[in-house]
Amino acid sequence: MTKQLILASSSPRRQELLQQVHIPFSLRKQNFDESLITETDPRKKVEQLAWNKGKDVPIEDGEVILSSDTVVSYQGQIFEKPNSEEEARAMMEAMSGDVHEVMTGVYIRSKEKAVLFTETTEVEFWDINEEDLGWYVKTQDPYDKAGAYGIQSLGAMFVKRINGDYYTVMGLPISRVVQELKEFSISPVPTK
Ligand SMILES: Cc1cn([C@H]2C[C@H](O)[C@@H](COP(=O)(O)OP(=O)(O)OP(=O)(O)O)O2)c(=O)[nH]c1=O
Repeated sequence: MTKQLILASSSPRRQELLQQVHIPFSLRKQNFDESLITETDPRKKVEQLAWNKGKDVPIEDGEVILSSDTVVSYQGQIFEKPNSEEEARAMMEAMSGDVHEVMTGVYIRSKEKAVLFTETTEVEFWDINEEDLGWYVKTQDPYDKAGAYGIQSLGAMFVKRINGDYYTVMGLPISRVVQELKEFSISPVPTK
């Protein structure tokens, strides 16, 4: 039976990354309330969130559901999406000139089986000066992103180096996802 991938995510980045590797998918809404997860260990938290976002999404025979979550972890603190300019500023000030981790958890399930995994990438920031920080937090870039920056957008200017998969930072470790989806009989579609 042909398998059909269902993405349970409203993140435009996750949609773009599946398109980039030619994996067809359709979207299905998930409405999990992320504030219900109070776990303080970043890896456990990201896995609980990925799992909860996918576990109750309705599934039919032949369907494979993918859900995901991204958090930034810095010195024992977890940075999710900032709710205000002040929060965005505090996160970026904390991470300035230092190394933090970005973790993306992914949950893939069919009617027969499921897999849950996390990829981690280290990101080092340059020292961020007050002038750059002041105008950056007034742009839209920080506000729909864990840790208050987008490595794929304006936030790239703060990144000195990374160690790990770039796409983990962007919200979906796409090469690992392609590997794992093969176990669910889903592969990139060859182009003509
Ligand atoms: C650090 C970083 C995060 N992000 C994004 C990826 C995720 O979309 C977002 C973290 O929020 P998430 O809660 O992981 O995901 P989401 O709310 O965007 O989508 P959904 O729950 O429906 O799947 O931060 C970037 O786009 N670039 C970056 O550099």
